[in-house]
Amino acid sequence: MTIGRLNHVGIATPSIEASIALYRDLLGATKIHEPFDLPPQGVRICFVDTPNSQIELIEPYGENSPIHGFLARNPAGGQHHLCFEVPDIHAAAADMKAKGAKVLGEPRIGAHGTPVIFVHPKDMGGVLVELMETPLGEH
Ligand SMILES: CC[C@@H](C(=O)O)C(=O)SCCNC(=O)CCNC(=O)[C@H](O)C(C)(C)COP(=O)(O)OP(=O)(O)OC[C@H]1O[C@@H](n2cnc3c(N)ncnc32)[C@H](O)[C@@H]1OP(=O)(O)O
Ligand SMILES: [Co+2]
Repeated sequence: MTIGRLNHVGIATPSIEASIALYRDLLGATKIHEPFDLPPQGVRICFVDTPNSQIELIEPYGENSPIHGFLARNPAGGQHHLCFEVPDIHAAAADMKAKGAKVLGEPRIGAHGTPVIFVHPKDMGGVLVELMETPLGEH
């Protein structure tokens, strides 16, 4: 597997609305997408475009959201994960496992409608890494 484009930086927040105001009013973000819920993944999402990538604001959705723990440790929110593009998610998952990294669960449909996996932060120097299947040439 070869690391691909940085698709987005995931930012956990207790309030997507409050975070939108920061990126819009403090940083001058001009393209802020409509927030939407992703119940199977336990998150509410809002993408903020930057010229070469996106910020993915994520708020917990439901009792079992995987980000409750993070927000309990970081009540104001913070940098949560990095997402890189890969051409084939199954090949990427197999490669990660072959190299001894812990892949969290099976590939599942992410916020861009393509399958994603997560590699445990313990195997990536303290950084939660998401890999997202992106057909070559598509962004
Ligand atoms: C589906 C939408 C998708 C997209 O398409 O873009 C998304 O991005 S949704 C994003 C939210 N979903 C996920 O993050 C799914 C994968 N994450 C998980 O399964 C869990 O968050 C976790 C990584 C297993 C952590 O679980 P948690 O309960 O918060 O903590 P633990 O106690 O298990 O933590 C163990 C260890 O890891 C450290 N940790 C936890 N989260 C992070 C993080 N985001 N970045 C860095 N380190 C993290 C935590 O501090 C613990 O460290 P120690 O205390 O040193 O053991
Ligand atoms: Co993400």
